[in-house]
Amino acid sequence: MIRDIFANYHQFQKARGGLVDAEADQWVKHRKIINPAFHVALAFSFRYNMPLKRHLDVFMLFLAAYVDVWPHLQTLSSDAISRTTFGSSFEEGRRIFELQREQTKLVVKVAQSFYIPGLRFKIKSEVPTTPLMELIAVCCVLGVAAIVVLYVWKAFNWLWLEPKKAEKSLRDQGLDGSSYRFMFGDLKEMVRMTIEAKSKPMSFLSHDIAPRVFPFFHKAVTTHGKNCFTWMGPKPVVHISEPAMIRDIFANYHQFRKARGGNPLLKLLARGLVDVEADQWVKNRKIINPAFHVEKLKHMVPAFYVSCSEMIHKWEEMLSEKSFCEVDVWPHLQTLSSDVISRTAFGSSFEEGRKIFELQREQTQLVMKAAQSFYIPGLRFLPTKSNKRMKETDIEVKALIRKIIDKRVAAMKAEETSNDDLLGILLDSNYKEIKQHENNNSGLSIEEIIEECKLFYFAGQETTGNMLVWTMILLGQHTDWQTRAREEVLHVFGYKRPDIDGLNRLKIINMIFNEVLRLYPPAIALRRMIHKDTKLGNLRLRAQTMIQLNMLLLHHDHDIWGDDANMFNPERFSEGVSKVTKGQVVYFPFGGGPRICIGQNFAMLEAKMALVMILQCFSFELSQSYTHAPYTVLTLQPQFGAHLILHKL
Ligand code: HEM
Repeated sequence: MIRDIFANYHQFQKARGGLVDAEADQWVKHRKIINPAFHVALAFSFRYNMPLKRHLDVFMLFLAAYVDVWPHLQTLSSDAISRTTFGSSFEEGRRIFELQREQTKLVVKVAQSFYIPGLRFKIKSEVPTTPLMELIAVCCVLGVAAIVVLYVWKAFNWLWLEPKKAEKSLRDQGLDGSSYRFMFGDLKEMVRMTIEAKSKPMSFLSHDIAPRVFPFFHKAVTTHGKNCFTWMGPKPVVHISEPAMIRDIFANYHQFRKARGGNPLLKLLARGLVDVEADQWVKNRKIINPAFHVEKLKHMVPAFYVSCSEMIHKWEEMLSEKSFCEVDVWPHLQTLSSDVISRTAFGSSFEEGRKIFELQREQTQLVMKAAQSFYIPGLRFLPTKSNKRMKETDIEVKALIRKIIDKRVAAMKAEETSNDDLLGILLDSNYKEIKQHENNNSGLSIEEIIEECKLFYFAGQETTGNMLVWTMILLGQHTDWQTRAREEVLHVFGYKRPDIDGLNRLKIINMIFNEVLRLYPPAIALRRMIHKDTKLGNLRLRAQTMIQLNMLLLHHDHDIWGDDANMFNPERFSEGVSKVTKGQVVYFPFGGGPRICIGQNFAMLEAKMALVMILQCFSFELSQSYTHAPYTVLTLQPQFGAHLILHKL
């Protein structure tokens, strides 16, 4: 057997970890090349006789003196190898073998201790030799192992134990919901259902849009009840539809804070007031409030008018030779709302403002594209083309806003400007706040003002554009309401330029907007997060629970709105919102409580001005090419645009 083992060296390979390492063909090659060096005939030509003789002499001497011959025999053999391997370079060879001997000692010492993979990368030419250093090394290894175990435990706790505890607690309190699935919760199902719903338009123009726009949550609420829970990764999301609870959530904004998380890239779009909490929010809101005061909005009406006139003029040009034409009004309405913000935010610096908002629009597209793909932490720091562009755009936008602010501050100091635009009012209010407290920290910094300006665009542009586009789509479908609206407009203004008093008197138009915001609210859900265990109604909620208020589902709920909940019927608002909702918090397109939308009056005034001017000049109906496909990209939008047939009146 031993013979066989030696003979079949291909099968019985050297156990790894040994000194001689090559195997199979590699071994055949090495052996063939090295063999001649060890040929018997050659051995005689080597000059090993000389060192051997010298060493034998010394050896005899030692023997005579009974000395320890072991080191001398070691030197003898390495000396012999040195001379026979390197010949005339024998001295350098000797140095190499000295180093090799030291290396052998070090390696053998390390190899004798317990083998821990990876530890060898720590080996330096001086390996710790004192017991203290060895103890430290062992402690380090144990420390690292303990940290790894701790993190594994924490991850297990976060991804499994905590969610399971939360699930049990919610079920014990009578709530039904989806069973927690490791790490992803309901995310995969949510993404799958959203992609599937988005892949086909609605078969006919129904306003029962929740199954398409909000498929996962619509199904969850239908299956588990209106108050139920789902999972956003390992976090429980409790869906609340009880009006009393919703009121509490809005009122206690210190406890029920805005839900952070998601893709941090979104912060490139909106920070400022929507993003801050607690005392910081109180301070910001106090300073920004005057910019949206009804009295101040009066001065913005002319800017609304100019922006609307430009859009109307474009449509008139399209119609110049024809009695009607098809227009996708969606991009026009988006331009209108961003133009309005440019003018009202930056007044005389409107052209620079326009440039900023063009950049912001590009930024929104880039961010939304990135945010729609699966979020991998840290990916945003990679120097990809789009990451670089987002960073450049952010820097460029901030620099442009800063320039406008600097110019404005200088003009304000020289008393050369009136402060009727959002920026002017904001700077003025900030200045008063600082002066009142005689403390710079009581006001907003320039960076904070820059963020607020960016927010005006982000919060005000898309939302108002959405409200207008759904209004035109619905009035294009329900032309009877369009006729009623036009009658009111002509009754109040004739064909004259609309003014603020007239706009405030419009009743039918108000009812129409309320109904549009009920069926197609730009923000379809609001989220909150609790940071410590909290009581809500009869529920005890654990810290880190998310709360979701499904505005879209509540706005379409048959129990609240009756059998015609999915019908367009502005008449239901004829006696005001509180009459139809019986004073309950079930209708909240602008949010509620102290954190209600600061731009609500601004948006309504702008939308009224636009609709009045459109109705004065055109009639319109839905085109055959319109495809009904509401979907959300942050806000609720028409996926394939809004194709209408416009007729000049
Ligand atoms: C139809 C148009 C609009 C709709 C439907 C709308 C909707 C909303 C909603 C639902 C919230 C509350 C979010 C939450 O509680 O989580 C909100 C907050 C806010 N909106 Fe609007 N918005 C509109 C127009 C505007 C405009 C024109 C501006 C400014 C120019 C604006 C600025 C803000 C700001 C700054 C907040 C944060 C308020 C705070 O946290 O104190 N919005 N909006």
